[in-house]
Amino acid sequence: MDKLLEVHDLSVTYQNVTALDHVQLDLPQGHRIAVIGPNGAGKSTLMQASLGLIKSQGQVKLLGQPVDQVRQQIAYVPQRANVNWYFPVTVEEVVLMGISSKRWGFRRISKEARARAYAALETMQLIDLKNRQINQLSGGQKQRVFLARAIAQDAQAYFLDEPLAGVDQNSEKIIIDQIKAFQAQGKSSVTVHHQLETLKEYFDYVVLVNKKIVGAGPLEQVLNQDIINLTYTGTNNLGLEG
Ligand SMILES: Nc1ncnc2c1ncn2[C@@H]1O[C@H](COP(=O)(O)OP(=O)(O)OP(=O)(O)O)[C@@H](O)[C@H]1O
Repeated sequence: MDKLLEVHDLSVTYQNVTALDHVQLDLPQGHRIAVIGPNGAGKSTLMQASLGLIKSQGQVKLLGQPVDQVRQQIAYVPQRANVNWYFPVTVEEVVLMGISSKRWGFRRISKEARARAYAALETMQLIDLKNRQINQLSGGQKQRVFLARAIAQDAQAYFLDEPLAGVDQNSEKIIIDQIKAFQAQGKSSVTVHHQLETLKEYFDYVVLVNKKIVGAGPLEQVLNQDIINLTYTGTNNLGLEG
């Protein structure tokens, strides 16, 4: 099976904090993958290091290649909290910025790219808000703007860092429907997720992280209370450390 991600001996240290400790991970293509683990477990760090966005030790391949070779095929949506929402741009401009290449420049967007941006805004139910400044949006609307920008990129794989954090129910449904649509189109998604109760409904593959990979695989095979306890508390129901 073709691989989405191959991580070998990946470690990340911030000043004196070890966020990831010699991580090994292989992920297949074509799934709706959830990354779960307690606060500070290294989920965002794993995503960013896998995409070559932060300094790390170890080897990473995406879609069978070094990250720099496949950047065009990867879309990344960071945590909403890490975006400067006071930057004065409209919803439409944010989506267009995501797909304007240096060749076109921001003011010369091809017709085809503009059509893709509009289609993505329609899909995210944002077309009526396209001229609104992004700082005037709700949390769920902001998240959908960044997902629209990722959709317009027409990538092969989507990496989403906590897209459901603090969003309203309507936005949550729109975002999950899109994650399912990516899979129906033969694309892959990796989502940092915090709600254990919706895991089975939303995802079909899971990665459990706590500085190392505690478990990874098809959700039905891997997920049980023991492995959840081991990930979140460091012990299973026998009180043994894993
Ligand atoms: N830029 C940074 N500088 C210093 N320490 C950092 C930095 N980014 C993350 N850390 C630390 O690294 C560890 C892992 O952080 P990370 O954000 O990857 O975890 P997470 O699982 O995504 O957490 P959360 O669920 O709270 O978002 C934490 O201890 C965090 O405090």
